[in-house]
Amino acid sequence: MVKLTQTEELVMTKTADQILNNPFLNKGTAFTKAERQALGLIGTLPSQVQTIEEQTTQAYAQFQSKATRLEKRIFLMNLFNENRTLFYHLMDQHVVEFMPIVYDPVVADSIEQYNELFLDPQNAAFVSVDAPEDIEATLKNAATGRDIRLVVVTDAEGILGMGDWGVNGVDIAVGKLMVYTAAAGIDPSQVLPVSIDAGTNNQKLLDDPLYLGNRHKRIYGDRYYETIDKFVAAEQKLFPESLLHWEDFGRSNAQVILDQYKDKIATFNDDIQGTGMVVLAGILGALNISKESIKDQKILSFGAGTAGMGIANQIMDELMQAGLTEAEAKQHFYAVDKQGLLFDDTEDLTPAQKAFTRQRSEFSNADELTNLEAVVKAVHPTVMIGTSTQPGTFTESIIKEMAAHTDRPIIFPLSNPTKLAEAKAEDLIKWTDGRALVATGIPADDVEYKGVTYQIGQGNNALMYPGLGFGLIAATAKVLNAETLSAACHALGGIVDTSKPGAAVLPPVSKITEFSQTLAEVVAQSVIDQKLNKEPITSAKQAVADMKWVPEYK
Ligand SMILES: NC(=O)c1ccc[n+]([C@@H]2O[C@H](COP(=O)([O-])OP(=O)(O)OC[C@H]3O[C@@H](n4cnc5c(N)ncnc54)[C@H](O)[C@@H]3O)[C@@H](O)[C@H]2O)c1
Ligand SMILES: O=C(O)C[C@H](O)C(=O)O
Ligand SMILES: [Mn+2]
Repeated sequence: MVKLTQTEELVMTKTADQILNNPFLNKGTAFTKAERQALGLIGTLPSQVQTIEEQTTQAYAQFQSKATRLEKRIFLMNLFNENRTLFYHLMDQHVVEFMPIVYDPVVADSIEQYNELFLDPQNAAFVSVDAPEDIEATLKNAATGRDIRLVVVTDAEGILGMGDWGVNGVDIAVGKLMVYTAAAGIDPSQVLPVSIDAGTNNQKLLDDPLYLGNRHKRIYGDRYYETIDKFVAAEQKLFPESLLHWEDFGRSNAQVILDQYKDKIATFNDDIQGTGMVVLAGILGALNISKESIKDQKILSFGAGTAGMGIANQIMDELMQAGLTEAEAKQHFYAVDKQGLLFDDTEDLTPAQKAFTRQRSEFSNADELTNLEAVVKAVHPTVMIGTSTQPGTFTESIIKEMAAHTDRPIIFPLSNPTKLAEAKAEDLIKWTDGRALVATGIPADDVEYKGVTYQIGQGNNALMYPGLGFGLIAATAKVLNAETLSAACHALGGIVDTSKPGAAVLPPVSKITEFSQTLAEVVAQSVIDQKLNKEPITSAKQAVADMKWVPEYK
């Protein structure tokens, strides 16, 4: 007798509706006659058998017929809910066009309208701070027996730069996972998006009769951390082979949670570490163009929160690897937040900010350094990174002042979504007469200026986390450490042809599947070199190739 695989056995025991309504199993009109016979699907579908290519062409035509980006997204999410293989087959062919729809920036609109648009929980797990006793059952039920290798969890206190969105934020976990599969090839049946519903301080949601989450203020402190701890314990117990990715937690919790678990399990925080990686990779790309050294840069972080301090720490590591002492490296940073330039005596510093403060005695006008313009005048930064959530704050006069003191200013306005960006790429190129080396958080069109086409890199952690995560999972990593992060930051070097005028500082999203694979291999190799793999692995390249899922019907 032929031995059936676990999936085949699972499928054989299901009824027609259980197969057709299961996005991991459904092939729709592509079920062959033989499959229809074997699975009890005879007569449940129109008689024509379609190929996946025919289905893809038809689905793309429907996608194109939608008038707005939000309608396009709703169509794609319905397809995703019905047939995941077909969805990813289609996305594979249109990754540049689909990324902004399924991910940032249109994911932001879907989060804001989650309650009005709700149709399907999209196989997410909804953990509630009010029912800690249900956490294990919640994860188990949502996983439906699948072999989960990757969990993206959010409590949605800091969704992009839009603040607190309660249970609505689950869409960012779903969106991040869509990018993982499209970019790196994680099997979509092996992932689990998780919402930790700790309440919300968004009064608009609390007052909305349609709001679907816990209708109370956000819980902080012991009760919150107990929920997180129970969640991590259940997650590790049920999915011991999994990687745990944290997304869009609030400033007061993100680093605390990361520090609690980073040396114990395979985990990372995307806003801290993923963003740190993409910014360092972008700076290295920019320095490749300007032929300058990182040791000669003065780095100004505008918005010294979760992402801003994650970035500073990643660059700090790089400077120390380049031979600087910690004290010397620290001299390269200027952290600016609501209070202005952060000094060691500034009130309300976060623990992460304390490592990057300056002394008032360094400046003759320290008391005046309470806004970005004054700080730029006093410091003359060569690199300026925006993670402030404050739109339009990189003004023409600030940028011109910066550009007056450096040949190739490196300027990355990274706040998302579109409406929160500190500046537009086009303006930065014009204000600096084409000298700025720019990356933006959301996709930006090429800029034509004085006969040169400037390509704008997308300084979004989506360029990094799929390859990073996939490499860690493929290598069965026990933990993620600084050495692996650093190796990953350098992995993108050489992919962009920096000799071309107007070259981007980061590789284009059109190449995301290629460079995610490179990244995954570099990450897996680093894990193996440090003997941080749980299972024996001989070849990093092979381990990555073996894990890769392709969107074809099995
Ligand atoms: N492009 C990317 O890959 C990427 C990654 C992570 C975060 N981000 C973006 O960065 C922004 C911040 O995200 P976060 O997770 O760090 O949030 P956060 O809340 O932890 O940090 C935001 C910081 O900005 C500060 N801020 C607010 N108003 C300010 C002002 N007027 N002047 C100076 N600073 C001010 C806040 O005090 C806070 O410290 C968001 O818009 C987010 O979308 C982008
Ligand atoms: O989600 C994004 O687009 C990037 C980043 O994680 C963010 O929070 O803005
Ligand atoms: Mn984020």
